[in-house]
Amino acid sequence: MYYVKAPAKINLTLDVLHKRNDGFHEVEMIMTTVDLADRIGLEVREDGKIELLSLDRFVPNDARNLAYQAAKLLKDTYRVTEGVTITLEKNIPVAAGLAGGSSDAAATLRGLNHVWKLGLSLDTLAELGAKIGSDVSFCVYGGTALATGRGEKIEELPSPPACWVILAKPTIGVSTADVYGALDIEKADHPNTKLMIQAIRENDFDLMCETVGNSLESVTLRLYPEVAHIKEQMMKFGADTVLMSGSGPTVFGLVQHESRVNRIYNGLRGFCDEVYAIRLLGDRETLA
Ligand SMILES: C[C@@](CO)(OP(=O)(O)O)[C@H](O)COP(=O)(O)OP(=O)(O)OC[C@H]1O[C@@H](n2ccc(N)nc2=O)[C@H](O)[C@@H]1O
Ligand SMILES: Nc1ncnc2c1ncn2[C@@H]1O[C@H](COP(=O)(O)OP(=O)(O)O)[C@@H](O)[C@H]1O
Repeated sequence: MYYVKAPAKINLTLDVLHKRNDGFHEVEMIMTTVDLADRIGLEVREDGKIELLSLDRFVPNDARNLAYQAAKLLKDTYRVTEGVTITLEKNIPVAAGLAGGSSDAAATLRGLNHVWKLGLSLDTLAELGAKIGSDVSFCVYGGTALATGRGEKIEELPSPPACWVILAKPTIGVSTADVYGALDIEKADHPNTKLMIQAIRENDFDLMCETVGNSLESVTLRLYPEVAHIKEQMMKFGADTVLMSGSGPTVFGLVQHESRVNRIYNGLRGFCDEVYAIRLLGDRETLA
């Protein structure tokens, strides 16, 4: 069995610029990977079939699974005769704004490129991944990046300042399409992407904290008041900054001092089942 790691992402900034004619939105996002990952096992099979095994009751274990779709796309595009059994060990919360499914698809592309000996570049895999979903290209590279277009155009950035990340996910799943659909771009918050890039390049933690922002946040907060409650509590317990990731509902807090991490974690655990205290991964190397 060959194992590949599929880490979650958070959006340090997410600016929605305008709605396009194809129904997608033009975005500018700064994304970075965090140390919470699914694990994908790949076993080559000679009968040419693709099979997906997952014990998680929240993810489909058939052709609707994004990891399955990645294998099928790669097999069809490059006329691969071998098949694969994909074992999915899910640790990233589902429909959470953490790109779990996209990261599974990306890791499957990277892993199959290796076990099927295709010799494709990451750029080629990222281009292919965009056909599965807007976040898949970023997940192929991992690390930290500016993502533009509908999210599939990737420019690598250095690692953000090192810190702890507290993730808290309320027990609701959010549909990305519904959140984009309910967005009023004029009224939304528009973070300063350039300033966030400066904060990252200058390794300025305080500036990073001041500059986080997400155009989709107000939509999800309006639809699900419990997300606002988690934000308030996380701030009260002492996080340096707090923001919703992607279309939500997961809220992340950035924390510089380790001494505060336990207090925030334990405080949130009092009323939220899914809380994680993890680190930013930051650079691409960690994905190898
Ligand atoms: C909001 C973000 C931020 O990273 O992530 P998540 O919250 O899903 O993790 C992404 O933009 C989500 O990317 P992803 O989840 O891959 O979306 P896709 O499958 O491509 O699209 C799902 C639906 O979201 C809407 N969509 C998505 C991306 C985009 N730039 N504009 C859109 O309007 C479309 O309605 C689309 O049909
Ligand atoms: N491997 C997978 N992991 C998680 N969800 C998946 C997967 N494959 C398909 N899905 C479907 O994709 C939807 C979005 O899942 P996910 O990627 O976790 O959310 P998000 O894009 O908000 O981070 C879910 O409703 C789920 O049914």
